[in-house]
Amino acid sequence: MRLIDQTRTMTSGSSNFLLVPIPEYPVLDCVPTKNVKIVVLGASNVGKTALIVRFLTKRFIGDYEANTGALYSRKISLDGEQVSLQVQDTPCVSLQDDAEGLYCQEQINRSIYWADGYVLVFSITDLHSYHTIQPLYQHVRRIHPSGNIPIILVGNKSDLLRARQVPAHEGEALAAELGGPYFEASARENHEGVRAAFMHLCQEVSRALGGGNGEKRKGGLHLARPKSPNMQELKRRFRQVLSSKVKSATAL
Ligand SMILES: Nc1nc2c(ncn2[C@@H]2O[C@H](COP(=O)(O)OP(=O)(O)OP(=O)(O)O)[C@@H](O)[C@H]2O)c(=O)[nH]1
Repeated sequence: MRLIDQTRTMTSGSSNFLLVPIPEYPVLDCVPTKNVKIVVLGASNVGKTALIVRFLTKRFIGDYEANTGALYSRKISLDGEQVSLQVQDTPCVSLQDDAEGLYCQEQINRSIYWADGYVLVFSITDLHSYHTIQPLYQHVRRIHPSGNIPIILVGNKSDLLRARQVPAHEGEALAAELGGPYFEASARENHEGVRAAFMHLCQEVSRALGGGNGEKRKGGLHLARPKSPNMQELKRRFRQVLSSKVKSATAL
């Protein structure tokens, strides 16, 4: 779902699903050279938006509009390095009638291609959402047939223990099969758990990118941020020059 108040997001609605991130840091500040791009995928109503919002704002809002896909952008620190993080929310995926294939909108495919890391989400209260994870992972694999795919599996809504339909050990077993860690989380009740899950993936992606940038790896679009003059510095220097001129004029 899409967050209603999106002062810091960009939405699609057009073919430009993936857009340039809104800078959340002063342009004059040091500009990170590494882009960590992650996409959050899963069935309907599992809490994809809630998890992203919880991670980025520490808040649980609870009411969201139907998701059309929003791109969130932040600067974060990883291993002491400033990194540009982009998180793509997505509309839900669903299983086809034969329960093997997946209904997946084209914009989701583009997000999967674009991303370097994957948050696969199901709800522990919804067995059906758990069953979409394996085909979803296969789908990601088809788009990225070679190499290591950094993923995490998140069983959300862990606060609803009485409504649990997926035992924790099944989440763990599935995650082990997919080659990533399993996190049980509650976007509603626990920021720390959500943060730990996302940060783990960010670290993985950052390490996989090494010193380079994911855009280069896939030969994609990389838009360099225009260099702006540092106005404070220019003003300081101007004042310096001015005062030295005044001094030399009074000395004459
Ligand atoms: N109890 C509980 N409710 C949650 C949690 N996370 C999300 N919800 C609720 O679940 C509903 C769906 O959350 P969303 O974040 O919109 O889910 P989504 O996966 O983005 O939904 P789609 O846009 O349909 O794909 C909302 O009513 C949320 O308030 C959670 O951890 N615990």
